[in-house]
Amino acid sequence: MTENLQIPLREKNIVFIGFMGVGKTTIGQLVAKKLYRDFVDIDVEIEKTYKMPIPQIFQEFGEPYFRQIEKEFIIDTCMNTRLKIVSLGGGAYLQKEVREVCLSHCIVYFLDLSWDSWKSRLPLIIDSRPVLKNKTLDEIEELFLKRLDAYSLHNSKIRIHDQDAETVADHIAESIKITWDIYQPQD
Ligand SMILES: Nc1ncnc2c1ncn2[C@@H]1O[C@H](COP(=O)(O)OP(=O)(O)O)[C@@H](O)[C@H]1O
Ligand SMILES: O=C(O)C1=C[C@@H](OP(=O)(O)O)[C@@H](O)[C@H](O)C1
Ligand SMILES: [Mg+2]
Repeated sequence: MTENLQIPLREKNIVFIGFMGVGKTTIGQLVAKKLYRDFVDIDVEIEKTYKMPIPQIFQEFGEPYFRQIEKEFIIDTCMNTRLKIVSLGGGAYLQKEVREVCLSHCIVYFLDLSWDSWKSRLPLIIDSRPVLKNKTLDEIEELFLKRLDAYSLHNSKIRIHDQDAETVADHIAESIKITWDIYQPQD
């Protein structure tokens, strides 16, 4: 899918990608507020449509089904909406069509957290991420490293050290505003 040059930069959705637990949902919400934009969390949209939490969707329909609906929701959002801040689920970007539609229609921000820092997030998410179920720490690290190839296809990367979510969101909002001013100055 080629770059969609018809969408003015300032109107492009901004999409957050990165491993589960890095803060896409939390930081996406904060950035949306700072930029006066609507926030869309793909997982939340799916849960609203299916009236059940993601782990239950995995349980009842299986992961392949979840991946298919996740892809459909993302393609629809990227193709048919503008001006939004969008947080994907951590596995969505592994699908080629998801990468293509995000890179051709949106600005893709990769939230990059080191494995060592990420381990402190594990207790916070272990009960709500079915992909982590029954995996050893080594297996999770393997998944973490394996997904970096897909995440490397982005427009911008934010390396998160140990800053709180608000600080990271401030940094991202400022960098987006600078990008807009450079590439599409307001008259
Ligand atoms: N910068 C941060 N510092 C510390 N905890 C964070 C930070 N960002 C998010 N969290 C916490 O990590 C957990 C996962 O955050 P979430 O936004 O759901 O990540 P994702 O959407 O990438 O899976 C939540 O408990 C959240 O409060
Ligand atoms: O990494 C993954 O495969 C997943 C990440 C989750 O979203 P978050 O990245 O917001 O936790 C959610 O989509 C589902 O549990 C699958
Ligand atoms: Mg999330």
